[in-house]
Amino acid sequence: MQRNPLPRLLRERAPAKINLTLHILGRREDGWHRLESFVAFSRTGDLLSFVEDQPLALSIEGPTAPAAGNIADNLVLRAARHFAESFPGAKLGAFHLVKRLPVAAGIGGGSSDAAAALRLLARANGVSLDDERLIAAARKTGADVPVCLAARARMMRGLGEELGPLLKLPPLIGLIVNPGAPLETRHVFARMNIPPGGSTAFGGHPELSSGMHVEDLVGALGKGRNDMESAACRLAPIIGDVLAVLSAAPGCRLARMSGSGATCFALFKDCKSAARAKKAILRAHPGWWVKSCVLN
Ligand SMILES: C[C@@](CO)(OP(=O)(O)O)[C@H](O)COP(=O)(O)OP(=O)(O)OC[C@H]1O[C@@H](n2ccc(N)nc2=O)[C@H](O)[C@@H]1O
Ligand SMILES: Nc1ncnc2c1ncn2[C@@H]1O[C@H](COP(=O)(O)OP(=O)(O)O)[C@@H](O)[C@H]1O
Repeated sequence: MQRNPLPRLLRERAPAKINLTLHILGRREDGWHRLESFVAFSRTGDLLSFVEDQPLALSIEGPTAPAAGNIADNLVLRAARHFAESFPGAKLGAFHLVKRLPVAAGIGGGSSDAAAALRLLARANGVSLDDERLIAAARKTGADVPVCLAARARMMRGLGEELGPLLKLPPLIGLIVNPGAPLETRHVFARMNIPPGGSTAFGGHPELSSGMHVEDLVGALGKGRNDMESAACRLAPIIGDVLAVLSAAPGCRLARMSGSGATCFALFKDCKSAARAKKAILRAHPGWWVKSCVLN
């Protein structure tokens, strides 16, 4: 008699997303904001595992699990439901999430978890990551989910659905710092107060390409901005403190907020100065979440 093989256990990392630039171009009549952002990823992140061929389920553990809200509303399950709509009859399964990233932090933890769920479901069902139905499920789950599917540096435009080619970056050595002030994305957009149909008068995005020398890349990034920074600082003034501490650290070349905040990143000239800054920041601000990273 032929026996069913044991269900497989599959694992995916859900890395933190960093908006190295975030230009808000305007607001559509339906209220959504048009943007242009250069996005990269850090290895720091959550971990999602999956046992295939089980009823759809999710369990969560980890230091930031309580902040992630109701399990039924979790973006992992939302992504899985959109996958099931796109692929009727597909194998589902039981997910387990180890949640480490700060929540409502501008680093797309929930979006990255959702994208990791879609990658796991794609692997279990032999679906390609380029499949339009998978990309549609990502879009329906959230604006940042499509860019988190490949989780590699690239430009994103529109609401996040227009993705540029994957870019090969020189090593960008940095720190990411969250001061523990959660900020909901929609509140920060609302605070920007752009009328529906309105455009912003800010300047264009710097040109970025694969294979740029690190000095040129950091120089180009320095000409960019995060247009959500001032609205986020008004809601959570501690962001100004984080940016001041990072900018003053010896060896810091660029300090900026990621996404709608409150997490900020800094790029350093080398690993040594980043490590020194990490130590000093943790000593002065033991409650802050501080991680070393190499962005790609
Ligand atoms: C701002 C960004 C930049 O990468 O990141 P985060 O700060 O959230 O990490 C993203 O655009 C966020 O993407 P994501 O977090 O997936 O947003 P969603 O859940 O789809 O939308 C949350 C809410 O933000 C507003 N929203 C979002 C994206 C956008 N382009 N325009 C908007 O106005 C909408 O009010 C929406 O209801
Ligand atoms: N897996 C998840 N991880 C984090 N937050 C989640 C998750 N699923 C749903 N959420 C909800 O999504 C919202 C945004 O969380 P998150 O993705 O961490 O924000 P951000 O993109 O600003 O870093 C939170 O209010 C949280 O309750």
